[in-house]
Amino acid sequence: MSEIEDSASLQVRLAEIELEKEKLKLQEISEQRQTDLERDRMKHQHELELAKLQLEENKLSLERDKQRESVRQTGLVTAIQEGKALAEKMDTEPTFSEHRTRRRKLLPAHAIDTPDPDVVPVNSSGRPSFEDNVLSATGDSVPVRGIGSTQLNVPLHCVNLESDLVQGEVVVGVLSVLPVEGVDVILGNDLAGVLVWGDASVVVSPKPTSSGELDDLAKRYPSVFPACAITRAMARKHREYGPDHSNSSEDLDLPPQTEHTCAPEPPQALNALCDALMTEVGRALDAFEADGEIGAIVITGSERAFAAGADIKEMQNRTFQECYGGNFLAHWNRISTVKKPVIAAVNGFAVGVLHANKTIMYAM
Ligand SMILES: CC(C)(COP(=O)(O)OP(=O)(O)OC[C@H]1O[C@@H](n2cnc3c(N)ncnc32)[C@H](O)[C@@H]1OP(=O)(O)O)[C@@H](O)C(=O)NCCC(=O)NCCSC(=O)CCO
Repeated sequence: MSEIEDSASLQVRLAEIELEKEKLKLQEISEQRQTDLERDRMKHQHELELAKLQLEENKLSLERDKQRESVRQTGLVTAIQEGKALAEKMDTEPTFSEHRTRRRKLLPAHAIDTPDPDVVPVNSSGRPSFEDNVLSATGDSVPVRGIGSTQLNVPLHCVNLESDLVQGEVVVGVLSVLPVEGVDVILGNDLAGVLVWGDASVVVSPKPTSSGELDDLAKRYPSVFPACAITRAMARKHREYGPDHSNSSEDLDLPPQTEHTCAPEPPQALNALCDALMTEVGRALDAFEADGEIGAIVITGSERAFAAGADIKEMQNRTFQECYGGNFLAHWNRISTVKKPVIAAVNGFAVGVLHANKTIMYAM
C-alpha cells in the first residue's frame, strides 16, 4: 500500500470514530430525556392518586359532620326536655344545686343517649354507663382527691354534652358514683366558665383557725410579739376615739404599753426632721432601749405626713462643706443602732428619710 492510501484509510477511520462518538452522545441525550419524561409521568400519577384520596377523605368527613349535626339536633331537644323537667322538679324540691340554679337560672348538664360512638349512652337509671362504653375512653386518666384526701385515678372519657352551659364534645373524668343523688355530671369552672361557683357561706362568728397557742419565739419574747402586732389602725382608733374605744392592752391580754410622745414645740410643718426633733427622737430611743418593760418601738407621724424629710428651711443657709464636715445629720443614725425592733407606722408623706443600717433610702 502506498503512503497516500494509508493516510486516506486512517482519515476515514478517524471520521468513523468521530461519528460513533456523536451517535453515542445523541443516544445518551435521548435516554436522559426519556428518564425525565418517565419521572414526570410517575410524579403526575402519584399526585393524581393523592388528589383522589383527598377527595374521598373530604367526602367522608362531610358525611360524618352531617351525621353529627343530626345527632346534635336530637340531643339538644333531649337536653332541653330534661332541663325543663329538672327545673320544674327543683322548684318544688330543694337540691344540692338549688342555690346556683335559682340565682343564675342554670340547668344541670346531662350526658345524652345517642348512636354516635363519641357519646356515652345513658342506662335505665338515667346515669351514664361510662364503664361499659370503651369507645368514649380517651386512654388518659387524672388523679382526683377523694373523700378523706384519698387519691383516685379517674379515667378520662370524651363525651357529648348538651346543656345551657356547655355544648359539644368535652373530656370528663368518670366515676362510677357521684356524691350527690340525682346529679350525673358535675361541671368545673374550666368547662363552664365563671358560671359555676361554690355555695359560699358567710361565717357570722369566725373562729381562729390556729389553736391560739403561742409559737416558740412568741413564748421566748412575750413582750415583743404583742407589741409588734399593734397596727396603725389601732393607733388611729385610739387617737380618734380615745382609750375606751380602742382595743386596750387589757382586752388583748397584752403587757402594759408605754407611750412616749416626742414632738418639737411648736409642731413642725409635716414633721420636717429639724435638729430639735431628731435630738428628741434620739433621747427617746435611749430611754426606750434602757426600759425593760418596752419590747418594741413604734414610730408614727401625723395623719397627713409621716415626715417631710430633712428640714429644708434649716438647711437652706448651710453650705455642703458645713453639713458634711460638721456631721450635720450624724445624730439621725441613732435609729439604726437601737437593739429593739423599731416599727414605722407610716401615714401620708414619707420623704427621703428611711435609714437602714447607715443606708439612706429615698422614698415618697
Ligand atoms: C411633702 C410635700 C410633697 C407636701 O406638699 P404639700 O402638701 O403641697 O405641702 P406644702 O405646702 O409643700 O408644705 C406644707 C408646709 O410644710 C413645709 N415643709 C414641707 N416640707 C418641709 C421640709 N422638708 N422642711 C421644712 N418645711 C417643710 C412647707 O414649707 C409648708 O410650710 P409653709 O410655712 O406653709 O410654707 C412637700 O412639702 C415637699 O416636697 N417638701 C419637701 C420635701 C423634701 O425635699 N425633703 C427633704 C428630703 S432630703 C432628706 O430628707 C435628707 C435626708 O438625708
